[in-house]
Amino acid sequence: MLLCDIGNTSYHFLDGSREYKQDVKTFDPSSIKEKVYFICVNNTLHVRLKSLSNWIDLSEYIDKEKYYKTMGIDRIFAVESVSNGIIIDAGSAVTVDVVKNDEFMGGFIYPGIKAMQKTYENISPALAYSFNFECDLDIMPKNSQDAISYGYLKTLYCEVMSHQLPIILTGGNALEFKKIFPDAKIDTALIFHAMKKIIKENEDRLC
Ligand SMILES: Nc1ncnc2c1ncn2[C@@H]1O[C@H](COP(=O)(O)OP(=O)(O)O)[C@@H](O)[C@H]1O
Ligand SMILES: CC(C)(COP(=O)(O)O)[C@@H](O)C(=O)NCCC(=O)O
Ligand SMILES: [K+]
Repeated sequence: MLLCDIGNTSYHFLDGSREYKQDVKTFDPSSIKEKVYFICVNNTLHVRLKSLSNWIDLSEYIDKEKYYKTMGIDRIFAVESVSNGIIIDAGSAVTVDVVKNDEFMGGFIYPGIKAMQKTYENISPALAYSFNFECDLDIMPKNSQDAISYGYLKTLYCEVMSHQLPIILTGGNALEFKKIFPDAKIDTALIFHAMKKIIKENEDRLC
């Protein structure tokens, strides 16, 4: 079975147990001939996929009553995959969602690594650094790279830790964030758990 989670950077495929990614800018979805179950946050792509009959949109099968109208479908499926914890999906944006005893408590959206590094660089070339994920967030920075790294990471770190919940990390930048959340569990296939659940619950209508 072929599943796909389409974000603003990647087509994230799960083919059986094999995970792989394609760039949204270059990949041609019509090159896939087999049935593929997907969710998509990218509206332009979403319109295009409607014309491909083998691309089946799972967002139509989720009970959206528990979520707000404009909530990203990737966040909804991540929340549906977790009973208790705080989910950090580190992709084009970093989304953070809190689930307690199967109830969605709310969440927030933070700039992704690439977007935020570009923001600093656009302010001044003096801020053109990649973030240092090894920087000690308990010490006030005394160099430019750590000054922007701390500026970006400390707020997110404090907010996430304040919930005192198990941390589940997913998304293309999960490994970087694992450095500041060492106790977090990484599950790059998190969203696919809910996709499989939805397919099973609707197999009479889907297969
Ligand atoms: N194979 C990969 N393809 C694309 N981005 C990757 C890959 N591996 C890691 N990354 C990092 O992950 C980020 C994209 O995360 P991802 O979760 O794929 O994005 P989204 O869900 O927003 O489409 C990129 O900005 C890049 O830094
Ligand atoms: C915040 C997102 C862009 C994250 O998507 P991604 O990083 O996977 O590209 C996506 O969840 C989205 O389009 N959300 C809509 C706004 C909201 O969730 O409130
Ligand atoms: K994502």
